[in-house]
Amino acid sequence: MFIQIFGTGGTLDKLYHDALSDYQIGEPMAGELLEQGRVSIGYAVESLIRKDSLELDDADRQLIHDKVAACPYEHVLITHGTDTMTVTGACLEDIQGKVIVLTGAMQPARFRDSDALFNLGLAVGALNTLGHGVYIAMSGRVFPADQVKKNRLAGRFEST
Ligand SMILES: NC(=O)C[C@H](N)C(=O)O
Repeated sequence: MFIQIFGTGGTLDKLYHDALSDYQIGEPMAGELLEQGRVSIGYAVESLIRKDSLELDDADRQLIHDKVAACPYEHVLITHGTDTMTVTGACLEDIQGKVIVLTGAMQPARFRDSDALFNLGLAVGALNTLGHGVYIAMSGRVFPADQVKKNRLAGRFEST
């Protein structure tokens, strides 16, 4: 098994600058997290976009779609902002023959109490076990991408 990871930004990759609580989206953290998790799976990380997912537009989603569709690997992990993860998931539903898992984090991976490492582990577990399709791995659960919504108030993902 080999996992192609595409970084698209979101809070998982955010870097905060103290004084103004201003942020930038840094390089994808996924590789560092997988090293921390001591995985024995081969993987490659490619940064496609570095945006908060609220700022992703149709062209960004087309790029994500085309990169996933053209990827030679069966297993694809997308790190993505949580606010519009389901919108991007819906754009990928037509891609056949792949296990595609999207995950992200409510807190930046660079924060000590971040959920990023846990969520990434969940996503890798999902990639190991699921059949072809598009999934969202968040809140300790793996959802078909078209059967989940973010509950912003509660800060978690729930079945629709
Ligand atoms: N936790 C997050 O990732 C929220 C962020 N606004 C995003 O969707 O990119």
